[in-house]
Amino acid sequence: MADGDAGGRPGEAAVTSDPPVIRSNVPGSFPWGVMHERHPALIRRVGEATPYGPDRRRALDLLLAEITDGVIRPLEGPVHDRELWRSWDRGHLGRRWDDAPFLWAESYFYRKLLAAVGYFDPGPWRGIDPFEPFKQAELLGKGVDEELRALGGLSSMPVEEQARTLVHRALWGNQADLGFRLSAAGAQAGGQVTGLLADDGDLIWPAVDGPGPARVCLVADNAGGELLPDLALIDHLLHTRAVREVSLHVKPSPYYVSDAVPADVVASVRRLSAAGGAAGEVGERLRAAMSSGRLAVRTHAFSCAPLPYDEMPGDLREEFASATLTIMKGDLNYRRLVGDRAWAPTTPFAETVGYFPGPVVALRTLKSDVVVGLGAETVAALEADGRPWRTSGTHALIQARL
Ligand SMILES: O=P(O)(O)OC[C@@]1(O)O[C@H](CO)[C@@H](O)[C@@H]1O
Repeated sequence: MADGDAGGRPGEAAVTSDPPVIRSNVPGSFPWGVMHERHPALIRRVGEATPYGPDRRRALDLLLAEITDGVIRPLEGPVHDRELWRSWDRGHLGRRWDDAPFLWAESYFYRKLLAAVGYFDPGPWRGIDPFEPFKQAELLGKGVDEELRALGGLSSMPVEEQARTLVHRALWGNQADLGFRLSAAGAQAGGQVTGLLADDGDLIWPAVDGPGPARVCLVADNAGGELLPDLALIDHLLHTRAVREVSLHVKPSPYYVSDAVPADVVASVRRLSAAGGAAGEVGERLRAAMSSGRLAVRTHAFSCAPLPYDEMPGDLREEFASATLTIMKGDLNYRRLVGDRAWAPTTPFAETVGYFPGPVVALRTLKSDVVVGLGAETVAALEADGRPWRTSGTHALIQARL
């Protein structure tokens, strides 16, 4: 199957009734806007944020030209991940960007952006995160101060309320990733519609507190304002709950603008420790947990793959299969979890994640078209309202399959 258009999940019987994958070839659609507005704006911002020399600037210009009216070109030179990308290609190289699945094209765009800025090449720009200036500005910003201060209020709450608060902070931390803020709608976002569109939040704790020592995987999304509450939640799991071990999955290399990489975990733990007070205690406990191995940071190559999780490799499958619970953060992870398809929003969540090898919960604010697991009345009310509820980041959900 070229790109899973008609189902055909690896390792499973073909599901011919699956809806079509989302592409960016409809002018005016959300994915079209990402490819034609958000990505060119991002190339410009990256060029402004770091003093790259003429070679890198030329490479950025070429990438801009390629995504504007060219076809998808292979990576050039002796790159370390050529074979990986060959294995992830589904026949899209050489085709128009807009005709590839949105998920695939977006992911490959970020890989090509890293190529343009020389992120993997020998030389001065190797390992320089092109998004670091944006991430750092956020980590040092006022919003984060507030987030850290709020941790002080937790100790006076009953444990169940602490848990609920921490889950909600981690959930809403996903609201405004930095890529999302590159679009006009995203830049203005910030409102929250407090009632969740789906709320399986109460299912989380019985799953985690069950008999036997728990191991939780948290598949992180953005750095800064999202990773800090994620870390506070992890601290709660390790310190207040009887969770033996947490695996924190972050991206092996910069991705989707603000996605967390290991350096962002280190920066966030430092930020927590430096804040003093309750946040400082969280930071110190996390540092100790990292030293002892109770908190392990993982970077699997598949975390930057342009494919849904139903195509995950065996070692990652085993990692999730052996976890008591996997917490999937954010919009992109949601798209990859349920499949980036034009699902009817009332499709049961459990139906779309049947392949997932262990208990899983998604914490996600809605910033793309994909959504499943909603009640028919909820959908009718959202549609009647007329505002772009699927992509504005104002709505959120917690969905579990245990
Ligand atoms: O995964 P995240 O950070 O929650 O969201 C990533 C995101 O902004 O990127 C895509 C568009 O670029 C959208 O699917 C989604 O809104």
